This record gives sequence, structure tokens and C-alpha cells, in this order.
Amino acid sequence: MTAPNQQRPTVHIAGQSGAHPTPGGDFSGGAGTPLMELNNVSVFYGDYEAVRGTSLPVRQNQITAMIGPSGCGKSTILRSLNRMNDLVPGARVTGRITYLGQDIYARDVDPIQVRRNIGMVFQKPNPFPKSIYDNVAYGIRINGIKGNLDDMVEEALTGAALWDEVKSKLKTSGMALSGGQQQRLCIARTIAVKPDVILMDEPCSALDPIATSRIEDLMQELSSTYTIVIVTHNMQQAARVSHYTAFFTAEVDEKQVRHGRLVEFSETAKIFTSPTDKRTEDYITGRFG
Ligand SMILES: Nc1ncnc2c1ncn2[C@@H]1O[C@H](COP(=O)(O)OP(=O)(O)OP(=O)(O)O)[C@@H](O)[C@H]1O
Repeated sequence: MTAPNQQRPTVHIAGQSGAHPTPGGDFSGGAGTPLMELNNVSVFYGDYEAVRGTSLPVRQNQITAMIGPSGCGKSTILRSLNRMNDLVPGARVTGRITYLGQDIYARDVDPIQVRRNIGMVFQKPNPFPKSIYDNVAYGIRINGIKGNLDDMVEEALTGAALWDEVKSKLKTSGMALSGGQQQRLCIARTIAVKPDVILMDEPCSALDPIATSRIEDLMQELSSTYTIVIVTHNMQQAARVSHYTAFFTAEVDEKQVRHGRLVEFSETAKIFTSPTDKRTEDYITGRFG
């Protein structure tokens, strides 16, 4: 079956043109085309190596969850996937992260273009202090995307399962919506520019159970069009929504410094029923973390 987002024009992130190389890689843990790959990725804040040597695939039209105890570097790795760490003074990424076979940290790659292809939804809903309409239209306008703006706004709000609730009050401030609606507005704002990948950093942690359930349902719907990577503290959520799970932990080195490490990456069902590593088993059974 052809993935819907393969039918949309792909935006190049680098200056060079030409066909995208076919993503390859030999990762254990399931079939499917990796849209992105992390190869021996470490992230530093100044001299501090927050996460060490991470290698994993991000498979197309799948939901990949990153779980693990606090401080193991989940958000750090997530932010490295669309160069959000560039905005943190002193942050540095080593190793290789590719999107459609291109190194997203290569010198000729435009980070703005990376973030257009690989969008992000944050923990706390953060609508702009603008109308619902303008929140969604913002990215379309600044990216100069051609087409009927009203139609594109409606499409994005429909895609984020918010249209029916807001279609009669598009000029109302986005800040006036409920927390769950604000988060769906932020998702609409992200998908309005038609990214390939959506990164979600604990998108439900500020929401009540009903709003959480709506976002989880929405993620399932979105995964037919988009590739999703989610950081979550909530193991049940990872088990419910994701196809693949990466379990991270923090290890203390000989100098007593903690570094995040990827322990295990596999299909979610395997991680939660028959993990390979004892540390994963201890974590998912609640004996640790
Ligand atoms: N901007 C920063 N500057 C310096 N150190 C940072 C920065 N952001 C994170 N760190 C450190 O990097 C390590 C990993 O942090 P990170 O937030 O990625 O972990 P996490 O697994 O997402 O944690 P949590 O689940 O608590 O959100 C921690 O030791 C943290 O203190």
C-alpha cells in the first residue's frame, strides 16, 4: 500500500537536488522502511554528554515511543531529530541522523527546512496569542505555501479532529480553548505545513484523561499520513499507541556522571511482553524507575 504522505511532494532539506537515496540500514526490531535513522548519536550540553551512542530507525507511518526514567535523555534525543537543540547554547550532536538518507546536520542543510519536514508538538499546549484561524494559517503564510488559505486551515483543523468544535468561532483566540483543544490546535498548526514527521514531547502530560484519550485516538489516525515519534512518561500510553518502543536508561560512569543510553528498541508488543534486556523488564514491571 502506498503511504499517503508519499503522494505529497517531498521538500528537500539540503541545497543539493536529485533523487533521494533509498533509506537503508540493518536494524533489528521489525520490518518497514526507516524514514529517519540515528547512527551512534550522542548529544552534549557543553562538556556534559547527556546521551551516548544511540542507534535506531524511525519507521515510516509508524508511531515510535521513547520511554525511560527521568533524565535518561528522551527529550534530548527527540529534539535532536529536528535540530531543536541548535537553539540551546552549547548543545552539540555527534554521530549521524538522516532523514530520507540525508544527514540533517550536514553543512548545506537548512535547519528551518528540517523543522518544516519534521514538526514538533510540545508538552504544554502553546498556541500563539492569535485567533484559531491565524494560529493554523501562520506556518502556511510564513512558508509561502500556495493554495486557498481557508481550505488549508479547514483541512488542518479537520486533520487534528478540531474542526467541528471551532468552525463557528475561527476568529476567537486560540488561548480561549480548553487544554485538550489547545493541544489539538497545536497539532493542526504543525500539520498545516504538511510535515513528514511529527515529534511529540509528552503531548498529554498537561491534559485530563478524556483529552488524553482524544489525542491518543488522533495519533492513531495521523499515523496513516505521518510518521510520529513520541516521548512519554506513561508506559500504558506507549503500549496503547505505539508500534515501536525505545527504552532508555541513565548509566553512571566511573566518574559518577550520568549518561542516557538506549537499552532496547523493538516492536512495542515485544518490549512489553518479552523484553530482551533485564533493565527493560525491571522498568516495565515497575521494579525500577
Ligand atoms: N538545556 C540543557 N542544558 C544542560 N543540560 C540539559 C539541558 N537539557 C537537558 N539537560 C540534561 O540532559 C539530561 C537528559 O535530559 P532530558 O530532559 O533529555 O531527559 P528526559 O529523559 O527527557 O527527562 P524527563 O523524563 O525528566 O523529561 C539530564 O541530565 C538533563 O539535566
